Amino acid sequence: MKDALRTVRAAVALQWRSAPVASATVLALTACTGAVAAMGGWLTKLLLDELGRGAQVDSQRALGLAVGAAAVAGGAMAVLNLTEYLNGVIRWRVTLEVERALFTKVSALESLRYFEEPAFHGQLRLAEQAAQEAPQQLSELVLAVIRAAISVVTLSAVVLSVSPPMALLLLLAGAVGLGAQLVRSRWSARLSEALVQTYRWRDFYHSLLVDVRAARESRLFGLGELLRDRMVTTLGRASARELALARKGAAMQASLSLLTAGVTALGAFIVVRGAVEGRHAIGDVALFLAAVAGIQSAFTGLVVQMQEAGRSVLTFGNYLQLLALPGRTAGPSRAVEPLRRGVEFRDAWFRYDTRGPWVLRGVNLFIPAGGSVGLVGINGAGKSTLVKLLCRFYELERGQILWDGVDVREFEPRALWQRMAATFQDFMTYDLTAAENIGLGDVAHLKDEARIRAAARLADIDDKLAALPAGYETLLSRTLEGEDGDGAPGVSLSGGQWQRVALARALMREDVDLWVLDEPSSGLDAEAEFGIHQTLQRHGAGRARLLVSHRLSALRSADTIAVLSRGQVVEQGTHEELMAAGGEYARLFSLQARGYQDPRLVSRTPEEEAA
Ligand SMILES: Nc1ncnc2c1ncn2[C@@H]1O[C@H](COP(=O)(O)OP(=O)(O)OP(=O)(O)O)[C@@H](O)[C@H]1O
Repeated sequence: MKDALRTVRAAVALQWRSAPVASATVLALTACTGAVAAMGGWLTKLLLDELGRGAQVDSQRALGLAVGAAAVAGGAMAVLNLTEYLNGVIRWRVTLEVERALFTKVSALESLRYFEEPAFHGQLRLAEQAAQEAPQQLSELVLAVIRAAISVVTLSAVVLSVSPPMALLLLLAGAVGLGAQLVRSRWSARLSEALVQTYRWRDFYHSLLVDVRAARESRLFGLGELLRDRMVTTLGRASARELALARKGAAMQASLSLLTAGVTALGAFIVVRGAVEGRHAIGDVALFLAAVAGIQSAFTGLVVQMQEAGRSVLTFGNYLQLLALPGRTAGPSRAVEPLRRGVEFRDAWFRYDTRGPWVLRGVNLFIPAGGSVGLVGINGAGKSTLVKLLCRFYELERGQILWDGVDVREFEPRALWQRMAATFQDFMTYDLTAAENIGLGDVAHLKDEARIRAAARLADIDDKLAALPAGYETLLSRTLEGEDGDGAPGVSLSGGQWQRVALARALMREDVDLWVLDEPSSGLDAEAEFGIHQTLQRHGAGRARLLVSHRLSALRSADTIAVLSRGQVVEQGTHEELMAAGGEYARLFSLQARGYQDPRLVSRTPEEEAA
């Protein structure tokens, strides 16, 4: 109960913070409309009583009453329209506020762990929905309560004057309806939470059906029908459960309607009999019936609002929980000094899951300031994991990563990121302009054309981008177009060209001490790869560099090469030293080198010649 109250308070506060003037106006207008029902009913009663006076009717008074009743009804309509418009304003403001708050939090989350948890994504989805709906629904509920309270109090006085037991019956029926809706809200909230992963699967299949990259495999392997069936089946499963709940709700609603109809019929019976027996005037009958209908409609309005608001409030908790996640690292944080000696992994142990296997088992590795370390190892050896740990996307379970001897946990990750540049194996391709695709590497210089082009030149992609239809302003996308729809058509780049763009993005950062390049040239042709590595060597001089590649020839010129195997650095030295040692590196290198050799070009031994 305490939690529910806290949630309600937070949702109401969210709306008031987002749209205070509109909220206050709607509140005032609603208070007016609450009184309007009774006022209209009263004017109608007076009119009917006046008309009932036969020959003594005061026609001017009757006309005045008729005009008054019509004006009240017209005024109520105008107020209703204005309220609807203001509710639209509130909804729009709350949506902006919710998106701002949620995605400020999401981008402040430093660890990548959250993004790998299905529960986090489910919660985010529920939070977005509930936070956009709950404040408005709650305030509509609050308004419905005010409206209902005013209507019920004013109209009950009327009913009470005619038949006190009837007033009690009406209130009882209303209370039963409200209780039933509370139960229904709880069912509905539980179902929303239970179905969130089902809907995420539906979205996943949907995205595969429309994504251009997925479309290639989908066509070639004939996956279209399979994916469509899975999407439809998932949707069907969700719909079946939604429908089952709707059936339960409809049955409950039907019982409540029967109850209400019974109470109305009873009321009509009492008052009509009173009129027949001469105890009530005809105006009293009309007023009584209007009051009964008014009270019932007030309760019905309340009940509808309650069902909607109840579900949203129950799921609104997800929004509050997400906002309460620890975002940026709090507590003491040291300034990250320019790197002088180097970065060191010291007995680093890591696994993605505390129940899963170790990925790093006591890694020791030193990346000297101004020097380059090549990291090699077979698939799954843990190279990219080591890179992610160096970037502090995860925390070590044991051991340390030291920046000039200082444990990196003493720094705010953000401060550390400012001293690094990186390209990742699964680098991003943004559906933005060419200039932005590179400028994002240093947002402070997002519009700095000279710097963007300098970075592009280093990555050897400047000529290509400058020659695009709108040069650097060309959109690198085949699926989006400018928001106004009249921009130049977007273009797509080749895999290797995209990789150069990603590299240029990393090279945007000039004032950095550490470069982390995870497979920066895997998509490049041999000549381009050679050129890029020459550039990296030249441009990277003075920075600590960690280079990961499967093409061992690309790492040949690194100051040292480390071989990662089964979660440990098993060999380290220069290319020559490692070749001379004849270990894992020499084996891998010879294997690759042999793959490039054409037997016709390799000189044969005299025995081979003779054979
Ligand atoms: N996000 C993750 N969650 C759980 N396990 C992961 C995750 N990322 C990687 N792994 C596991 O960690 C191990 C090391 O993966 P990693 O990507 O670091 O290897 P790698 O040496 O970079 O491989 P490759 O040469 O194929 O790129 C693998 O067994 C992989 O399954």
